[in-house]
Amino acid sequence: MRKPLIGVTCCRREFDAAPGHFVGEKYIRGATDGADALGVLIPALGAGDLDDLLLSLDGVIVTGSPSNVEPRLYNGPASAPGTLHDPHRDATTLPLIRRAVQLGVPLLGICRGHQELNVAFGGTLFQRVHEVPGRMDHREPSDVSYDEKYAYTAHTVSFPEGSMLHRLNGGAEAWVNSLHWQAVDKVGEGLAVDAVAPDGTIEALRVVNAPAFAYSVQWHPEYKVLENPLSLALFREFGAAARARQAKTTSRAA
Ligand SMILES: N[C@@H](CCC(=O)NCCCC(=O)O)C(=O)O
Repeated sequence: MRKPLIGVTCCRREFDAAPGHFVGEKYIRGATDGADALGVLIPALGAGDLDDLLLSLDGVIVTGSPSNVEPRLYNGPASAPGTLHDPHRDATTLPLIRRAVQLGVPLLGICRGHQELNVAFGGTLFQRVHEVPGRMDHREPSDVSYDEKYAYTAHTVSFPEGSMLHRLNGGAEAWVNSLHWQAVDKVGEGLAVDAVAPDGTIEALRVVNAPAFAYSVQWHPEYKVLENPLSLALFREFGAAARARQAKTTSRAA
């Protein structure tokens, strides 16, 4: 049997004034090394041919990105001037998430992808969680190297008893990195909270009645996925779901 095919969402950026589609290699490595699958890029071209795309895939990773989901998509107040948005990505990922879950294509959202899962299901976001009374600063440390930002374990997260993350972690608490300004505020319809930070920030979501794996995390398990046991266990579990999806669709086609 071939390896499962995992789509990895891209951001749209201008390269020399021409649009291009971009994703960090660590997310592709999450698919290849972490999930033991093949990784292919999903350009931010909008929702056209969504079903054809999803019928060709065995899993989807909705990646992190420095840009913010446009607040009009969750009836939030306008972003502060200078905030980076990516409307092409929003127009791609939000329908993609909803349809992937409906079709039972395994889905893993990471950082912006976690925030997008919440918005796709009608939830809202804090735009600057560090300015919300009682919340910690979840932004990355400044003036340090790229590796130091991602390797820095900023805070713990706790997992509910009986949850997948509790099982994969072998316990209720893990240390995670943290590189975000926004955070989940109101939880979307049909989503359950599967991890919280000590300040109550929602760090993992699950689609409750999803026919397949449908999770998101606010931290970055894709960073050096092979070196962190929980990150690897999460991607392995996602890969197993992608293999199960592939087996099901292959047997249906035969
Ligand atoms: N803009 C949002 C999302 C943060 C996020 O996804 N950061 C990832 C940055 C680049 C990467 O590692 O892919 C926020 O700040 O909350």
